Amino acid sequence: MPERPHKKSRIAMIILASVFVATTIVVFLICLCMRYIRQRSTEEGRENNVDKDCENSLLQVTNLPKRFTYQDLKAATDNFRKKLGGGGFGSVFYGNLSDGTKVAVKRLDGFGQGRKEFLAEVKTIGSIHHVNLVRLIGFCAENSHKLLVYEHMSNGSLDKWIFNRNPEDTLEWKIRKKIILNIAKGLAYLHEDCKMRIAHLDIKPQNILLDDKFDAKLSDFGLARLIDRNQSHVVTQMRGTRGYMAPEWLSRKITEKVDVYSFGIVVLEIICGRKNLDLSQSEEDDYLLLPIVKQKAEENQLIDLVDKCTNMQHYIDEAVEMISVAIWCLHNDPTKRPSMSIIVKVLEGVKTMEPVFNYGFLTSTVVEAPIKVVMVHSVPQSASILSGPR
Ligand SMILES: Nc1ncnc2c1ncn2[C@@H]1O[C@H](COP(=O)(O)OP(=O)(O)OP(=O)(O)O)[C@@H](O)[C@H]1O
Repeated sequence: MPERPHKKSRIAMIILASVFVATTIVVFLICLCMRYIRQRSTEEGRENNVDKDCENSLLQVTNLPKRFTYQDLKAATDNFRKKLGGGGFGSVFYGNLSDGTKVAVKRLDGFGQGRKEFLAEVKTIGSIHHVNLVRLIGFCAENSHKLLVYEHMSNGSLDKWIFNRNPEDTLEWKIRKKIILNIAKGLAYLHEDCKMRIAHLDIKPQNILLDDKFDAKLSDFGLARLIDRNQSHVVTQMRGTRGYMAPEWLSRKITEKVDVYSFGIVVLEIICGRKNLDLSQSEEDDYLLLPIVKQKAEENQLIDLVDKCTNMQHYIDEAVEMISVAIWCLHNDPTKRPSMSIIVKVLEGVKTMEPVFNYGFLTSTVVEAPIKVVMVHSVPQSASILSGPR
């Protein structure tokens, strides 16, 4: 009998302890929820600020391309049904505008970082036009939705035609020559015919698009940088793609001549039918094209580099001459590289090439691209970039 009160107090103790534990758990869960909600609202606030900055920035630009609503582009792409490809900042979808124009719609997936590229793209190619630059038809900037609308290029990007191709898809010599001339003309326009010099900074086969007639146009201006005509160079954070970057990127002091270097690499890749930096090969197994080019140039055997497919072997002399043009563009010293307008004249046969006898300048160093590309005030607020010839 005396055990009874003792038992009661034990039960009370257990109840008290359970209530205490349950309360602690509830308080802990409430704290977690509050922290999550606070974090979400800070992130949303930051996102909204970035969106507002983006909107303000766009308002200051005159000459903007057409502005679409998100609904317009959802309808044009049939709810983003047919994906054409994807890059570092988003996915690209096929679409049809209400007037029947075929378009490629790039939808940015990233936040913050991608918005800077979005702005750079709208401000750079939104206000300039050239047959060898992919046309930015319009854009959409609606809250967090950021989309770019380009003319559709039915033959996709050049890399698919020069690397990993089927034998029946090899490009014939005339087309390769035309593509090289188109790229040169697009770059000459950017560098020399706009009010400000525009350096693209990411020339590579993935950023060269081909239309139904295999005319080439430069695309992807998200990393482009404007350089004043009286500036000798600009100091900028490293950006670009491994295998295409000029050696002066190491000093961060660059000019539009970094595009001339990348152009030289692309020409070599088009003629040789392989990547400069081929990571599928082992280091001993010639994973870099440049040292082979240097060796063949010194042995006077550039002929060995030409793509072995039959249609190229019929035009071997012209192909070897084109390799020499590429080598000229790859000079370690940017001031010794030709301008793109000179290259255009050489390719059109209006001017002869300066002979290059000593190939010691050819470097085989691969400049490492940054893991995350950073943009620093690449495009001024006003649309001074302006269109049209000087
Ligand atoms: N205007 C277009 N017409 C047809 N296809 C396109 C067009 N723009 C892009 N594409 C396709 O979408 C792919 C991805 O393009 P995107 O510019 O997003 O990425 P990328 O250049 O390959 O990569 P990154 O932007 O990271 O350098 C291209 O390789 C191409 O196949």
